[in-house]
Amino acid sequence: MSALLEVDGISVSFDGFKAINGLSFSIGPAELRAVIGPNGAGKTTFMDIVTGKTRPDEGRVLWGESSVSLLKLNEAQIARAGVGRKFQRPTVFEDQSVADNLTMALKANRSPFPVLFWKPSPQSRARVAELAEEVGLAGQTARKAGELSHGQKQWLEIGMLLAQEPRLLLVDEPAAGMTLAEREQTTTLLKRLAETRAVVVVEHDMDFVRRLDCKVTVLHQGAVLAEGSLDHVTRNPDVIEVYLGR
Ligand SMILES: Nc1ncnc2c1ncn2[C@@H]1O[C@H](COP(=O)(O)OP(=O)(O)OP(=O)(O)O)[C@@H](O)[C@H]1O
Repeated sequence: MSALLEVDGISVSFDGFKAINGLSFSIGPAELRAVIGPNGAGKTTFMDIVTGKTRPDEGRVLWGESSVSLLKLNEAQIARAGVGRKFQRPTVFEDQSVADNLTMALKANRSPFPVLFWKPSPQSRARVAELAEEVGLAGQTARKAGELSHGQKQWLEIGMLLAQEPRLLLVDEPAAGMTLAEREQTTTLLKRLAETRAVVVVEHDMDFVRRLDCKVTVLHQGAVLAEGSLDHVTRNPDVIEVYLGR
């Protein structure tokens, strides 16, 4: 299986400090991956590099079947190429309904010119219903987003990202602030999404990572320290040292 995203030997320094140090990482087109690591390990900077927010000083970031260099694209082009990013705090439009939020996300998927003349069509309404169903909000479409629980807002935002039909979804700490039931539903959702696309989840919560039941990449000091199942990496003496050794 060839990789969808291949990060090869990237490094980036901030004021002489190497936040990412020769990092290599790859993910397949339909794969769920958890990225863990202590504070300052470089997890956010890694996502910033993949999405074009931060440029590495060296290394390559290759995308898709024809290995396009993402380093040649700007943030908007990378998003259009199929990379979606879910930040930790949901940024939905609180005064708009769930359906309107999803409709706006569908609209944003179009080029600027048609958007001027865009009216919700039966097809787009059907797609909105489909997206709401996909993220477990089928019964909530008429509610204002501001009335949703924290977990539901996170799912709505995932639905809005899905409107862009990403091939890779980067998800930052989805479990934070969720109830146990919401976490369980989020695990199910992320696993299902990863059946047809790549999903990278950055997460501190080990119980949540265990439930994801996927390959784990441990970052430390801007590089990969260990990779494999959660049981495999948590038995690794270097990982134990990093998490517990100080
Ligand atoms: N723009 C910046 N300028 C200076 N230093 C930065 C910048 N961005 C990140 N860093 C530093 O780079 C290192 C890696 O940070 P990063 O936020 O990627 O880590 P992280 O693994 O996401 O941490 P956390 O789990 O706390 O979110 C940290 O030491 C951080 O202080």
